[in-house]
Amino acid sequence: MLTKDIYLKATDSTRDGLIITKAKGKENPIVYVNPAFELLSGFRKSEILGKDCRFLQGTEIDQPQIAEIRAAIDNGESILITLRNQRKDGSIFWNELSISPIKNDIGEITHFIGIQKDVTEKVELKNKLMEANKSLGDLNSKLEQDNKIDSLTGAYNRKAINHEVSILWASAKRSNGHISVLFVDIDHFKAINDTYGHSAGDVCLKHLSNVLKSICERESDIVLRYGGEEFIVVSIGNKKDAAIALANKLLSSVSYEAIKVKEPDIRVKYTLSIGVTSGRPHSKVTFEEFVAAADKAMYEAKMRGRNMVVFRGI
Ligand SMILES: Nc1nc2c(ncn2[C@@H]2O[C@H](COP(=O)(O)OP(=O)(O)OP(=O)(O)O)[C@@H](O)[C@H]2O)c(=O)[nH]1
Repeated sequence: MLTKDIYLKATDSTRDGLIITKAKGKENPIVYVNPAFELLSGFRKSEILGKDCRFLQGTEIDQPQIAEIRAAIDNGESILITLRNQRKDGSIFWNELSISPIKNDIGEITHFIGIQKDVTEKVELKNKLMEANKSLGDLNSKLEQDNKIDSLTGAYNRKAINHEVSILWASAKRSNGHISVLFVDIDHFKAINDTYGHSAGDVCLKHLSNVLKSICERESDIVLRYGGEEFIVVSIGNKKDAAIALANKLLSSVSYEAIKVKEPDIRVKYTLSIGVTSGRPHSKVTFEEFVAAADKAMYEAKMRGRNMVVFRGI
Protein backbone atom coordinates (compact mmCIF):
# COMPACT_ATOMS: atom_id res chain seq x y z
CA MET A 1 0.00 0.00 0.00
CA LEU A 2 1.46 3.33 -1.04
CA THR A 3 1.48 6.06 1.55
CA LYS A 4 0.71 9.73 0.81
CA ASP A 5 4.35 10.39 1.55
CA ILE A 6 5.42 8.10 -1.30
CA TYR A 7 2.96 9.79 -3.68
CA LEU A 8 4.38 13.20 -2.73
CA LYS A 9 7.96 12.01 -3.09
CA ALA A 10 7.09 10.51 -6.45
CA THR A 11 5.66 13.78 -7.80
CA ASP A 12 8.63 15.68 -6.37
CA SER A 13 11.10 13.24 -7.96
CA THR A 14 9.73 12.88 -11.48
CA ARG A 15 11.76 14.47 -14.25
CA ASP A 16 8.66 15.89 -15.93
CA GLY A 17 7.36 19.23 -14.70
CA LEU A 18 4.13 18.84 -12.70
CA ILE A 19 1.68 21.58 -11.98
CA ILE A 20 -1.66 21.24 -10.16
CA THR A 21 -4.30 23.92 -10.35
CA LYS A 22 -7.70 24.32 -8.75
CA ALA A 23 -10.61 23.64 -11.03
CA LYS A 24 -12.65 26.47 -9.61
CA GLY A 25 -11.65 29.98 -8.81
CA LYS A 26 -10.30 32.82 -10.86
CA GLU A 27 -8.38 31.33 -13.83
CA ASN A 28 -7.53 28.04 -12.09
CA PRO A 29 -4.93 29.14 -9.51
CA ILE A 30 -1.81 26.99 -9.08
CA VAL A 31 -1.64 25.01 -5.86
CA TYR A 32 1.40 22.82 -6.52
CA VAL A 33 4.47 22.70 -8.75
CA ASN A 34 7.27 20.14 -8.46
CA PRO A 35 11.03 20.88 -8.55
CA ALA A 36 11.26 19.69 -12.19
CA PHE A 37 8.74 22.37 -13.16
CA GLU A 38 10.83 25.02 -11.36
CA LEU A 39 13.89 23.81 -13.25
CA LEU A 40 12.07 23.78 -16.58
CA SER A 41 10.41 27.19 -16.27
CA GLY A 42 12.95 29.04 -14.16
CA PHE A 43 10.18 30.19 -11.81
CA ARG A 44 10.34 29.46 -8.08
CA LYS A 45 7.36 27.81 -6.44
CA SER A 46 6.92 30.80 -4.09
CA GLU A 47 6.58 33.16 -7.09
CA ILE A 48 3.78 31.31 -8.81
CA LEU A 49 1.58 29.58 -6.25
CA GLY A 50 -1.89 31.14 -6.38
CA LYS A 51 -1.33 32.56 -9.90
CA ASP A 52 -2.93 31.27 -13.08
CA CYS A 53 -0.78 29.50 -15.69
CA ARG A 54 -0.87 32.25 -18.28
CA PHE A 55 2.54 33.61 -17.29
CA LEU A 56 3.97 30.57 -19.08
CA GLN A 57 2.70 31.92 -22.38
CA GLY A 58 4.79 35.08 -22.01
CA THR A 59 4.72 36.82 -25.39
CA GLU A 60 3.62 33.62 -27.19
CA ILE A 61 -0.08 34.38 -26.92
CA ASP A 62 -0.99 34.03 -30.60
CA GLN A 63 -1.07 30.24 -30.66
CA PRO A 64 -4.24 28.37 -31.61
CA GLN A 65 -3.29 25.72 -29.03
CA ILE A 66 -4.19 28.17 -26.23
CA ALA A 67 -7.87 28.20 -27.22
CA GLU A 68 -7.79 24.38 -27.45
CA ILE A 69 -6.45 24.15 -23.88
CA ARG A 70 -9.07 26.62 -22.65
CA ALA A 71 -11.86 24.60 -24.29
CA ALA A 72 -10.60 21.31 -22.79
CA ILE A 73 -10.47 22.85 -19.30
CA ASP A 74 -13.94 24.39 -19.67
CA ASN A 75 -15.30 21.01 -20.77
CA GLY A 76 -13.46 19.14 -18.03
CA GLU A 77 -11.58 17.06 -20.60
CA SER A 78 -7.98 15.94 -20.83
CA ILE A 79 -5.73 17.17 -23.60
CA LEU A 80 -2.25 16.45 -24.96
CA ILE A 81 -0.81 19.37 -26.85
CA THR A 82 2.51 20.92 -27.82
CA LEU A 83 2.94 24.69 -27.67
CA ARG A 84 5.58 27.34 -27.19
CA ASN A 85 6.13 28.55 -23.61
CA GLN A 86 8.42 31.16 -22.14
CA ARG A 87 10.83 30.65 -19.26
CA LYS A 88 11.37 33.30 -16.59
CA ASP A 89 14.51 34.47 -18.45
CA GLY A 90 12.44 35.07 -21.61
CA SER A 91 13.78 32.07 -23.54
CA ILE A 92 11.24 30.04 -25.49
CA PHE A 93 10.82 26.28 -25.30
CA TRP A 94 8.40 23.80 -26.85
CA ASN A 95 6.25 22.31 -24.14
CA GLU A 96 4.50 18.98 -24.61
CA LEU A 97 1.69 19.52 -22.16
CA SER A 98 -0.69 16.84 -20.91
CA ILE A 99 -3.59 18.17 -18.86
CA SER A 100 -6.06 15.92 -17.05
CA PRO A 101 -8.90 16.67 -14.67
CA ILE A 102 -8.71 15.30 -11.11
CA LYS A 103 -12.07 14.23 -9.69
CA ASN A 104 -13.24 13.76 -6.10
CA ASP A 105 -15.13 10.73 -4.79
CA ILE A 106 -18.44 11.98 -6.16
CA GLY A 107 -17.02 12.66 -9.62
CA GLU A 108 -16.67 16.44 -9.38
CA ILE A 109 -13.60 17.98 -10.96
CA THR A 110 -11.66 19.66 -8.19
CA HIS A 111 -8.25 20.16 -9.82
CA PHE A 112 -6.29 19.82 -13.03
CA ILE A 113 -2.86 18.28 -13.30
CA GLY A 114 -0.51 19.41 -16.06
CA ILE A 115 2.55 17.37 -16.99
CA GLN A 116 5.14 19.34 -18.92
CA LYS A 117 7.99 18.10 -21.11
CA ASP A 118 10.56 20.24 -22.83
CA VAL A 119 10.45 18.82 -26.38
CA THR A 120 12.30 21.72 -28.03
CA GLU A 121 15.00 19.52 -29.55
CA LYS A 122 12.42 17.10 -30.93
CA VAL A 123 10.26 19.86 -32.46
CA GLU A 124 13.25 21.69 -33.94
CA LEU A 125 14.55 18.45 -35.43
CA LYS A 126 11.12 17.73 -36.89
CA ASN A 127 10.94 21.28 -38.35
CA LYS A 128 14.41 20.89 -39.85
CA LEU A 129 13.42 17.54 -41.33
CA MET A 130 10.27 19.06 -42.80
CA GLU A 131 12.30 21.92 -44.29
CA ALA A 132 14.86 19.46 -45.67
CA ASN A 133 12.02 17.37 -47.10
CA LYS A 134 10.54 20.42 -48.79
CA SER A 135 13.91 21.43 -50.29
CA LEU A 136 14.37 17.87 -51.45
CA GLY A 137 10.92 17.96 -53.03
CA ASP A 138 11.75 21.28 -54.76
CA LEU A 139 15.05 19.83 -55.96
CA ASN A 140 13.33 16.69 -57.20
CA SER A 141 10.78 18.59 -59.24
CA LYS A 142 13.59 20.78 -60.65
CA LEU A 143 15.55 17.65 -61.55
CA GLU A 144 12.43 16.14 -63.07
CA GLN A 145 11.95 19.32 -65.09
CA ASP A 146 15.63 19.45 -66.08
CA ASN A 147 15.39 15.84 -67.13
CA LYS A 148 12.71 16.70 -69.66
CA ILE A 149 14.59 19.67 -71.10
CA ASP A 150 17.21 19.34 -73.81
CA SER A 151 20.32 20.98 -72.39
CA LEU A 152 21.55 22.39 -75.73
CA THR A 153 18.39 24.04 -76.98
CA GLY A 154 16.17 24.44 -73.90
CA ALA A 155 13.31 22.75 -75.77
CA TYR A 156 11.58 19.71 -74.29
CA ASN A 157 13.23 16.39 -75.06
CA ARG A 158 11.45 13.13 -75.89
CA LYS A 159 10.86 12.35 -72.21
CA ALA A 160 8.28 15.15 -72.22
CA ILE A 161 6.07 13.09 -74.52
CA ASN A 162 4.97 11.01 -71.55
CA HIS A 163 3.74 13.95 -69.54
CA GLU A 164 3.46 17.30 -71.33
CA VAL A 165 2.31 15.88 -74.66
CA SER A 166 -0.07 13.45 -72.95
CA ILE A 167 -1.77 16.43 -71.26
CA LEU A 168 -2.29 18.19 -74.62
CA TRP A 169 -3.46 14.95 -76.22
CA ALA A 170 -5.98 14.25 -73.43
CA SER A 171 -7.22 17.84 -73.52
CA ALA A 172 -7.79 17.74 -77.32
CA LYS A 173 -9.55 14.40 -76.93
CA ARG A 174 -11.82 15.73 -74.17
CA SER A 175 -12.83 18.78 -76.19
CA ASN A 176 -13.00 16.79 -79.45
CA GLY A 177 -10.65 19.42 -80.86
CA HIS A 178 -7.88 19.16 -83.42
CA ILE A 179 -4.29 18.44 -82.72
CA SER A 180 -1.56 19.18 -85.20
CA VAL A 181 2.01 17.94 -85.34
CA LEU A 182 4.75 19.71 -87.27
CA PHE A 183 7.85 17.66 -88.00
CA VAL A 184 10.65 20.18 -88.52
CA ASP A 185 14.04 19.20 -89.95
CA ILE A 186 16.99 21.41 -90.94
CA ASP A 187 18.04 20.97 -94.57
CA HIS A 188 21.58 19.85 -95.34
CA PHE A 189 22.51 20.15 -91.71
CA LYS A 190 25.42 17.75 -92.10
CA ALA A 191 26.91 20.17 -94.62
CA ILE A 192 26.67 23.03 -92.09
CA ASN A 193 28.49 20.90 -89.53
CA ASP A 194 31.07 19.76 -92.06
CA THR A 195 31.71 23.26 -93.43
CA TYR A 196 31.60 25.42 -90.31
CA GLY A 197 32.13 22.93 -87.50
CA HIS A 198 29.91 21.20 -84.96
CA SER A 199 29.61 24.27 -82.73
CA ALA A 200 28.28 26.27 -85.70
CA GLY A 201 25.68 23.50 -86.11
CA ASP A 202 24.82 23.88 -82.43
CA VAL A 203 24.24 27.62 -82.94
CA CYS A 204 21.73 26.77 -85.70
CA LEU A 205 19.95 24.29 -83.44
CA LYS A 206 19.67 26.88 -80.66
CA HIS A 207 18.49 29.46 -83.15
CA LEU A 208 15.83 27.12 -84.55
CA SER A 209 14.64 26.21 -81.06
CA ASN A 210 14.27 29.92 -80.20
CA VAL A 211 12.37 30.62 -83.42
CA LEU A 212 10.05 27.67 -82.77
CA LYS A 213 9.47 28.73 -79.18
CA SER A 214 8.83 32.35 -80.09
CA ILE A 215 6.36 31.51 -82.84
CA CYS A 216 4.68 28.56 -81.14
CA GLU A 217 4.20 30.39 -77.90
CA ARG A 218 0.65 29.47 -76.93
CA GLU A 219 0.15 27.41 -73.81
CA SER A 220 -1.34 24.75 -76.00
CA ASP A 221 1.86 24.47 -78.09
CA ILE A 222 4.82 22.30 -77.22
CA VAL A 223 8.21 22.43 -78.87
CA LEU A 224 10.21 19.25 -78.55
CA ARG A 225 13.65 18.30 -79.82
CA TYR A 226 12.86 14.92 -81.31
CA GLY A 227 16.30 13.93 -82.56
CA GLY A 228 19.59 15.48 -83.70
CA GLU A 229 18.32 18.24 -85.99
CA GLU A 230 14.65 17.27 -85.81
CA PHE A 231 12.07 19.12 -83.78
CA ILE A 232 8.36 18.55 -83.46
CA VAL A 233 5.74 21.12 -82.58
CA VAL A 234 2.55 19.79 -81.06
CA SER A 235 -0.30 22.20 -81.07
CA ILE A 236 -3.95 21.86 -80.12
CA GLY A 237 -6.78 23.78 -81.73
CA ASN A 238 -5.08 24.08 -85.14
CA LYS A 239 -6.91 22.56 -88.08
CA LYS A 240 -5.15 21.77 -91.38
CA ASP A 241 -5.02 25.36 -92.76
CA ALA A 242 -3.87 26.95 -89.50
CA ALA A 243 -1.22 24.23 -89.04
CA ILE A 244 0.10 24.78 -92.58
CA ALA A 245 0.11 28.56 -92.04
CA LEU A 246 2.10 28.08 -88.84
CA ALA A 247 4.62 25.89 -90.67
CA ASN A 248 4.99 28.46 -93.48
CA LYS A 249 5.58 31.18 -90.90
CA LEU A 250 8.39 29.06 -89.42
CA LEU A 251 9.86 28.49 -92.86
CA SER A 252 10.07 32.19 -93.66
CA SER A 253 11.28 33.14 -90.16
CA VAL A 254 14.41 30.96 -90.25
CA SER A 255 15.38 31.88 -93.76
CA TYR A 256 14.74 35.59 -93.12
CA GLU A 257 18.35 36.39 -92.31
CA ALA A 258 21.72 34.68 -92.07
CA ILE A 259 22.70 33.96 -88.48
CA LYS A 260 26.17 34.39 -87.07
CA VAL A 261 27.59 30.93 -86.33
CA LYS A 262 31.21 31.77 -85.55
CA GLU A 263 33.78 34.53 -85.38
CA PRO A 264 34.66 36.63 -87.34
CA ASP A 265 31.07 37.19 -88.33
CA ILE A 266 30.65 33.92 -90.24
CA ARG A 267 26.97 33.76 -91.17
CA VAL A 268 24.78 30.91 -92.34
CA LYS A 269 21.31 30.88 -93.79
CA TYR A 270 19.56 27.57 -93.38
CA THR A 271 16.20 26.25 -94.53
CA LEU A 272 13.67 23.77 -93.21
CA SER A 273 11.60 20.89 -94.47
CA ILE A 274 8.39 20.67 -92.50
CA GLY A 275 5.86 17.85 -92.51
CA VAL A 276 2.46 18.68 -91.10
CA THR A 277 -0.46 16.59 -89.99
CA SER A 278 -3.65 17.52 -88.24
CA GLY A 279 -6.74 15.69 -87.01
CA ARG A 280 -8.90 14.79 -84.07
CA PRO A 281 -7.37 12.41 -81.56
CA HIS A 282 -9.68 9.47 -80.96
CA SER A 283 -9.46 6.01 -79.50
CA LYS A 284 -8.25 4.39 -82.74
CA VAL A 285 -5.29 6.68 -83.31
CA THR A 286 -2.16 7.25 -81.25
CA PHE A 287 0.13 10.24 -80.85
CA GLU A 288 2.93 8.14 -82.40
CA GLU A 289 0.79 7.76 -85.54
CA PHE A 290 0.44 11.55 -85.76
CA VAL A 291 4.23 11.88 -85.49
CA ALA A 292 4.75 9.15 -88.10
CA ALA A 293 2.39 10.93 -90.54
CA ALA A 294 4.17 14.26 -90.01
CA ASP A 295 7.54 12.52 -90.41
CA LYS A 296 6.43 11.00 -93.74
CA ALA A 297 5.23 14.43 -94.92
CA MET A 298 8.60 15.91 -93.93
CA TYR A 299 10.39 13.17 -95.91
CA GLU A 300 8.23 14.02 -98.90
CA ALA A 301 9.26 17.69 -98.55
CA LYS A 302 12.90 16.56 -98.67
CA MET A 303 12.23 14.47 -101.78
CA ARG A 304 10.49 17.35 -103.48
CA GLY A 305 13.48 19.65 -103.07
CA ARG A 306 13.45 20.85 -99.40
CA ASN A 307 12.63 24.33 -97.98
CA MET A 308 8.92 23.58 -98.08
CA VAL A 309 5.87 22.48 -96.14
CA VAL A 310 4.01 19.26 -96.99
CA PHE A 311 0.74 18.22 -95.40
CA ARG A 312 -0.37 14.65 -94.90
CA GLY A 313 -3.71 13.68 -93.39
CA ILE A 314 -4.07 11.23 -90.57
N1 LIG B 1 25.99 20.36 -84.39
C1 LIG B 1 25.22 19.34 -84.09
N2 LIG B 1 24.96 18.41 -85.04
C2 LIG B 1 24.16 17.38 -84.75
C3 LIG B 1 23.59 17.23 -83.47
N3 LIG B 1 22.84 16.10 -83.49
C4 LIG B 1 22.93 15.58 -84.73
N4 LIG B 1 23.73 16.35 -85.51
C5 LIG B 1 24.11 16.16 -86.91
O1 LIG B 1 23.01 16.32 -87.74
C6 LIG B 1 23.38 15.81 -89.01
C7 LIG B 1 22.15 15.18 -89.64
O2 LIG B 1 22.48 14.87 -90.95
P1 LIG B 1 21.57 14.12 -91.98
O3 LIG B 1 20.60 13.23 -91.21
O4 LIG B 1 22.42 13.46 -92.96
O5 LIG B 1 20.69 15.22 -92.59
P2 LIG B 1 21.02 16.52 -93.41
O6 LIG B 1 22.46 16.71 -93.66
O7 LIG B 1 20.34 17.64 -92.70
O8 LIG B 1 20.31 16.25 -94.77
P3 LIG B 1 18.79 16.40 -95.07
O9 LIG B 1 18.02 16.21 -93.79
O10 LIG B 1 18.49 15.31 -96.06
O11 LIG B 1 18.56 17.74 -95.66
C8 LIG B 1 24.50 14.82 -88.77
O12 LIG B 1 25.67 15.34 -89.33
C9 LIG B 1 24.64 14.78 -87.26
O13 LIG B 1 25.96 14.64 -86.83
C10 LIG B 1 23.91 18.22 -82.48
O14 LIG B 1 23.45 18.17 -81.33
N5 LIG B 1 24.71 19.24 -82.84
